[in-house]
Amino acid sequence: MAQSVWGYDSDNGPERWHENYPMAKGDKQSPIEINSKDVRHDSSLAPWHASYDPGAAKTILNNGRTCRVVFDDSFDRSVLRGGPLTGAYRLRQLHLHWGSSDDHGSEHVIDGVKYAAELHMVHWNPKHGNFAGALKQPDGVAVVGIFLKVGKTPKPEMKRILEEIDNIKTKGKEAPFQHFDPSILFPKSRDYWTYHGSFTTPPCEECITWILLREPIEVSPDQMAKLRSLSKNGENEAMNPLVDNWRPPQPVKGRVVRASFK
Ligand SMILES: NS(=O)(=O)c1ccc(NCc2ccco2)cc1
Ligand SMILES: [Zn+2]
Repeated sequence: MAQSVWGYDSDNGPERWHENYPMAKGDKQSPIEINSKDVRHDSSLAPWHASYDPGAAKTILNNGRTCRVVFDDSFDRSVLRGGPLTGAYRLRQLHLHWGSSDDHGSEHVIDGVKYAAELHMVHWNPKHGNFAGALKQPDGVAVVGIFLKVGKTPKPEMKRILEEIDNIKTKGKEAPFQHFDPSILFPKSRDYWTYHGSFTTPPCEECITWILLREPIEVSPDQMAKLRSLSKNGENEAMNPLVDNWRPPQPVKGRVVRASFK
């Protein structure tokens, strides 16, 4: 059975997404490589603020491409404000991208550095009615990206997500995931880069204001191993490890990346 759906394998990976998702060849695609020499410090950039309700967390699932935590976004319950944004954006889900070893896995690359993983917190602008409407708008979606690096002082809060992994090992598995405030994952520094881009997966719509945090958070080697123990396959299918679910950097095409810091 030919794999009609997109993925990260040689026959359905990033180089072929454009066949079914033409936006993948757009000129505002994500991720990108950020080179500090090309970044513009913008002193007018405001600080960003997240006010999340831990009660909004609902479930955690393995969709065969990532591990995703889903939140109640039926009203302004968990919102992101400030930074480059106008108005409050509702938190809808968070997920991760990671590598098959610690030396790669992030989607954005900073001055040539690839991190072991990258966590995305996806928010949408309720002025566009719903998520489907928001992804058709240039100011529709805001994603906070947090880099994960392997170190000796892992963030205890990552534990919560990784403890659930055993319950969602295979594609399609979902488990309750409640009373979770994702802001505990934020690093100390609020410094960020921001630029306009796209979903890093199909449909690759160019609707995202990216807010990438400069300071990575630390995870332990066995926390990374835990993430890599997820499977792309369903319960009774041949084992196919869920690793390297990252898109390589795309052409910047003249876009300017701004920094909130000097
Ligand atoms: N990696 S990411 O943060 O750019 C990202 C975030 C959200 C989606 N959602 C996928 C989607 C779009 C329309 C329906 O479902 C895809 C990718
Ligand atoms: Zn993502």
